[in-house]
Amino acid sequence: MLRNSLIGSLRQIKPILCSQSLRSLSNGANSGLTTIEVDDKSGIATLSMNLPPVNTLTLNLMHDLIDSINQIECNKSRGLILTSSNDKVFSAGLDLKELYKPDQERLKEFWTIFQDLWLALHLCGIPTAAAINGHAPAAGCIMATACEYRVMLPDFVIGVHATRFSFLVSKWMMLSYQSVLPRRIVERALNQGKLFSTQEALEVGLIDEVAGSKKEALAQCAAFIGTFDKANPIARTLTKRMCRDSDVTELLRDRAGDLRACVDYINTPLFQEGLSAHLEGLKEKK
Ligand SMILES: CCCCCCC/C=C/C(=O)SCCNC(=O)CCNC(=O)[C@H](O)C(C)(C)COP(=O)(O)OP(=O)(O)OC[C@H]1O[C@@H](n2cnc3c(N)ncnc32)[C@H](O)[C@@H]1OP(=O)(O)O
Repeated sequence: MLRNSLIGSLRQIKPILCSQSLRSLSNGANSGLTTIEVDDKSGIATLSMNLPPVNTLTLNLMHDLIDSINQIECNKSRGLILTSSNDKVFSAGLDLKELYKPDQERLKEFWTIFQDLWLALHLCGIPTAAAINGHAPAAGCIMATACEYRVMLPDFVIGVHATRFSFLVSKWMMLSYQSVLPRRIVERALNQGKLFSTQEALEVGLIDEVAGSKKEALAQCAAFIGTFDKANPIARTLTKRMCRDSDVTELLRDRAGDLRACVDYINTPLFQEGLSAHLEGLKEKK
């Protein structure tokens, strides 16, 4: 029963790509904002975000990420490592320009694809790890927490600072944070809008390891993926999805409601004013 419902849920978000032969993983259908490299020896795929300057999650980047995750999964790679081609920023989170004075139809599309991306990462059947080689604020952090393991380079920040610009997070996003950190830490950090330094993130358990370089981070992620070698892949996938079922169900049971609530909130003067000040702050820091 539970297994059927998990598989059913997955079908809703994975309608594509699995019929293709994909050992050489080209990004033909997408905008080329991601690259996939598969290590021939280990069979592990490294998925890099490549949208200068700071990998903001635009519609196109989110589309490409979902497409790439599907390709990697369908190609039966042994694992997926999410990282960035930028050596200072993993991802700056959602594209704030899409949220400021938005076109309503485009905003709906934007929020829906953000939900899709979270589901694709959260339900990815193969082992996933994030090599966080730069800053990872807000949705950058949420992508990392949707992975099963996180290795981060020193002197960067990670966290959800949404309250600083009046963002009210949905429950499914909070659950994502809470699947990695204790509830009391999540509550405090979310309310403070806290961005953790690499060292603080390690101390609270938001990340699993620190690495000295991107190369080391990728190797540490690969070593983590290797720890599943003795597990039967199908049993592992179903077990992972069972563990994540309640978080995912929170979103799947009322995606349309979440969309409505977020769109309504984004349109409020409270949010628009907070965002305007935040965007000004980004400009002024130059
Ligand atoms: C459990 C709850 C989960 C809640 C999730 C909530 C839903 C998610 C919401 C979001 O993700 S909203 C996005 C929030 N992100 C930010 O506020 C990050 C803002 N950016 C920065 O702090 C910095 O850019 C950086 C990431 C630390 C990098 O700093 P750096 O000095 O390297 O670059 P900058 O000069 O600041 O930026 C370059 C360029 O890019 C523009 N930009 C940066 N971030 C964004 C963004 N998120 N959206 C749109 N544009 C962004 C920045 O303004 C610069 O533009 P120009 O001035 O060069 O035109």
